[in-house]
Amino acid sequence: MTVVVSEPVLQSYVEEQQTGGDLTLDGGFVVPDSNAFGHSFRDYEKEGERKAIVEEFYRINHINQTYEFAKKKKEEYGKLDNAVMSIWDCIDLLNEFVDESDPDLDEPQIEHLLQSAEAIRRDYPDQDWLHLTALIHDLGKVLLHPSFGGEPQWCVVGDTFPLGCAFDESIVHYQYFKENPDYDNPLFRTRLGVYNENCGLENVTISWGHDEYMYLVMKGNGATLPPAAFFIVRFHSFYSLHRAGAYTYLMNDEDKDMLKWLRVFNKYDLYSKSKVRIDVEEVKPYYMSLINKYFPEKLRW
Ligand SMILES: O[C@H]1[C@H](O)[C@@H](O)[C@H](O)[C@@H](O)[C@H]1O
Ligand SMILES: [Fe+2]
Ligand SMILES: [Fe+2]
Repeated sequence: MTVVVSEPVLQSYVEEQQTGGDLTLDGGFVVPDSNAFGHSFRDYEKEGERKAIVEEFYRINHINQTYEFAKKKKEEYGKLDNAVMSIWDCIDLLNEFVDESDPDLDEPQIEHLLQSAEAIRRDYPDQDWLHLTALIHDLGKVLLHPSFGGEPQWCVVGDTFPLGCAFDESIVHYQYFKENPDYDNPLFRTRLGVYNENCGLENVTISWGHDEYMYLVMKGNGATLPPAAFFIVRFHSFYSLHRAGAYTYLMNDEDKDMLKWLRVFNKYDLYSKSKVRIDVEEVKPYYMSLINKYFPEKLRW
């Protein structure tokens, strides 16, 4: 299937926002000081009700995510032969899941999708593709659902990282990689591992989870969103890159361009997490119009 890309959307926005050559990344959103539990966001060391759950999640995740495993899963799920359903059917399926890797949110996923989409919509009213990207960015978590074999949380959620090269110390709970079979593999334990300098993220095997899966769903079903939307969905959990600045030597020029959009998006993905409820029925017609614009009615999953 061909992916139709609408470059002009991105281009015109970039031009508008350019001030002296730099992208204005601040859409006006005020970043809150603390999360719903009164802690700083992404504080993995802070004692609290979520700490043990999250840490255990990353222990299992870091031990089991190997280069071979990620490649195998990508091939398996890339066939998109698990279900045929609409985007909204998938949103409904996510209603029952709470993400064990998340120190900032213990609400069902539908709340997070709507919160992030509504927050970005307020600040970027004319970029409808960004609103839709926020709404769908975590739909890959549907892998947790029994109709997809009920995959365990460790291979669906959490931050992602490259495999086939050395694990970077900026990755959350890095210490647990020591038990990963790839950790001591001489082929994988160097800075570049199996990759070449600036080979492009496209060519890097990232730990398997909801990002890569949803990217495959978008691509395989011919979503007409701009390239930045594909990049955001695919790498939004790659915090060691977009937050800590690690692994930049794997990026090519196109990746560097796209990273600006990922950073815009990340602010809304992370800091919109709260206990504020959005009225689904009120906003659904708007999001349905975007889904109809950029996706086929039924998708293969
Ligand atoms: O715990 C969260 C959650 O799983 C998100 O969906 C993912 O994108 C983040 O990277 C992760 O930190
Ligand atoms: Fe996510
Ligand atoms: Fe998210």
